[in-house]
Amino acid sequence: MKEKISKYIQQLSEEGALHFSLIDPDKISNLDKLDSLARKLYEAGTSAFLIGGTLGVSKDKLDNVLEILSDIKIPKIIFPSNINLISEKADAILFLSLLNSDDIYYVIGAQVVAAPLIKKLGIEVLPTGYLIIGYGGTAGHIGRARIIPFDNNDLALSYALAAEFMGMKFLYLEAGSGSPEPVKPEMVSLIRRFTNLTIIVGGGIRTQETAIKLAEAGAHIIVTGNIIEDNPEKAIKIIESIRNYRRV
Ligand SMILES: CC(C)=CCC/C(C)=C/CC/C(C)=C/CC/C(C)=C/COP(=O)(O)OP(=O)(O)O
Ligand SMILES: O=P(O)(O)OC[C@@H](O)CO
Ligand SMILES: [Mg+2]
Repeated sequence: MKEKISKYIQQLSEEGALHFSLIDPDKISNLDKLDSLARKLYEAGTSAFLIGGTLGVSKDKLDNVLEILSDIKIPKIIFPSNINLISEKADAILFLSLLNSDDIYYVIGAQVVAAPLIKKLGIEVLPTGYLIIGYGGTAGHIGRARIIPFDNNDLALSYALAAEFMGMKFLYLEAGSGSPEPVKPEMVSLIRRFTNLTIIVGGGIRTQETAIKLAEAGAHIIVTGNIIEDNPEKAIKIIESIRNYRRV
């Protein structure tokens, strides 16, 4: 399978942290406004769209969103909560394994069911270890995560090393959507120091200061979801601050 999106991320990451915009097809209050909102995020400097959600997302809703975003010239990447969220309209899929789940379905079951269809459709896969940290939110609950405490950096690093040894290329540190606090920069910097994984951080990032601290700690990709829906102007400020940070 071609590695277009993976190379795009790798190349851009060499100049510093990137921002990805998470669009939840079930949370978009007004689909007519999605195109103009998405264009604003793109113009502010977001580098890709992640499309997904845990509750209430159907393939139809996913396809609708992918269709609306199709003209915007950055990658559209599926962020799947389950096997129904696979679409040939996407440029790539985060091929997640929820490493700290107690439920084997989220570690390897869903992946086995999804793999043949992904292969058939020719969607690029981004092999990703998914770790739920601190709070967990809906994804942590549904994914039956044995949550890694916010301060247990050694435990998170051990998972990260295991992910790397198993050949994964990306590590998503997920505090949980709407988390009262984000993953701590110290956890990110430790994993950055001891692995070559591309580190994605998300959950509870609501300010420019938080985003910049995570970028400084070595996060490759910073994801914001809720803030885009709750306060788009603030989301744009966060995106611009990451873009400016990349330029210095
Ligand atoms: C590889 C394939 C096809 C599937 C893997 C499926 C796995 C392992 C999922 C992990 C567990 C899980 C439930 C992940 C959810 C990831 C996600 C889309 C998070 C964002 O959604 P939320 O913001 O939590 O959802 P709500 O807004 O619906 O609460
Ligand atoms: O919605 P927020 O809190 O920005 O979280 C984003 C993402 O990491 C959730 O999977
Ligand atoms: Mg959400």
